[in-house]
Amino acid sequence: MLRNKSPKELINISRNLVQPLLPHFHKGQSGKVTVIGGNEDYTGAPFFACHSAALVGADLSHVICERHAAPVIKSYSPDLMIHPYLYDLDNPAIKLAQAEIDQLRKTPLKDVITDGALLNSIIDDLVMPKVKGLLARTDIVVVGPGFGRDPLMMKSLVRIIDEIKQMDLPIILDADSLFLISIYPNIISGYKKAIITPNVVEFDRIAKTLGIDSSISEQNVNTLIEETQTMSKKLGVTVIRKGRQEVIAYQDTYLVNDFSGSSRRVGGQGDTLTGSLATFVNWSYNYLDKVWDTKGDISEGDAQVLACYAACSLVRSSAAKAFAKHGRAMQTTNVHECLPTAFAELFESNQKANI
Ligand SMILES: NC(=O)C1=CN([C@@H]2O[C@H](COP(=O)(O)OP(=O)(O)OC[C@H]3O[C@@H](n4cnc5c(N)ncnc54)[C@H](OP(=O)(O)O)[C@@H]3O)[C@@H](O)[C@H]2O)[C@@H](O)CC1
Ligand SMILES: Nc1ncnc2c1ncn2[C@@H]1O[C@H](COP(=O)(O)OP(=O)(O)OP(=O)(O)O)[C@@H](O)[C@H]1O
Repeated sequence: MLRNKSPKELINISRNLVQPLLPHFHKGQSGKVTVIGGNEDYTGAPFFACHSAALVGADLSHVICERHAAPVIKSYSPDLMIHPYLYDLDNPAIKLAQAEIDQLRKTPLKDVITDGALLNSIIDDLVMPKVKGLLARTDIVVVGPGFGRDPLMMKSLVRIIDEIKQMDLPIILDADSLFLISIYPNIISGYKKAIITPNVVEFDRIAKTLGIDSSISEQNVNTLIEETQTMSKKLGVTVIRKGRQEVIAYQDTYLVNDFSGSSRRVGGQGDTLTGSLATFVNWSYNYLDKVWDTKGDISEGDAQVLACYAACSLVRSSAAKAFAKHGRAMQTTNVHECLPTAFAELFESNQKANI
């Protein structure tokens, strides 16, 4: 159904996925999103992901982060709910001897995450009870923005992703969780409700692990599509390959997004994308569940890819607007300022999208 459609037609079809604001809906029905990420070094990334999910339309937006990052992220906005449930190896509460910590830091990360019996007991005691409680009240999860690579954090991430799969929740993986996939692809392989959003470097890293021929240099679009489809088939997940031309693929279904976007490559725009995706993809599940009087006949196979296309278009449109206004000074916060206007133009104006 999606093949050979113009960008304008795709946006017009994707309008059917936008959950309407109906008087009988209660708080939470438009989306409960949880972003898992944020450490001492990176607090902006989880904020951008969580904030964009809220700006696009999620009712409740949470972040689960490492304990030191929480007060910082909380200080950015009172609209978001920030939970300091994660621990890194520097945290005194974990009560490991210095020699054990030193040994863990020297051990290859792959061994830590596939064995890590010592860390499992810490994670069972301190991390999982609280994380499970929040996941039970969540529709969709984003993992990875600003997560870092600390061994205890990474082992916690593996346990959390396993839990998300057991709960059958949709999951979007970005940034450090893509590094995890590059060393341990089994963590996600075959999970249909997963979407990965690699940038050029992250794609190349995962491709190497999976034995896919790829290059980070500029390529023609057919090669980009072919490689992205191969990755989707090998992992059994949806792949959004970011870059000048964004390729979205699930098995044989694919779309290419070449909305112009911004000429500024400022950090954080990928985080904005993951949050926007969370809200749109959750709405696509609600569409299939007929949570409202839905229009159109978007199939299960097409809904997720179309939701991804809608979110990618929205972020690029917002970036274009922010760049037009701020030029070289453009920051990711400016992209967020433009999300509401871009959303209204693409998905809500009475005129059909003018692209
Ligand atoms: N405000 C915050 O808190 C933010 C925090 N963030 C968080 O930071 C953490 C680490 O993320 P990251 O961005 O440093 O890692 P990654 O994307 O692998 O880049 C590393 C290097 O790869 C290269 N490179 C990248 N893209 C390329 C391309 N298209 N084409 C070619 N090369 C490319 C480039 O290397 P260079 O070419 O400069 O040597 C780049 O410097 C992670 O947790 C993330 O969530 C971010 O979300 C930003 C906002
Ligand atoms: N050359 C380009 N032209 C237009 N848009 C681009 C280009 N490269 C990336 N983008 C867009 O910028 C956004 C972020 O992509 P990017 O490759 O910077 O991700 P990232 O490195 O994961 O971001 P982050 O800094 O959040 O970690 C996406 O919407 C992507 O489509």
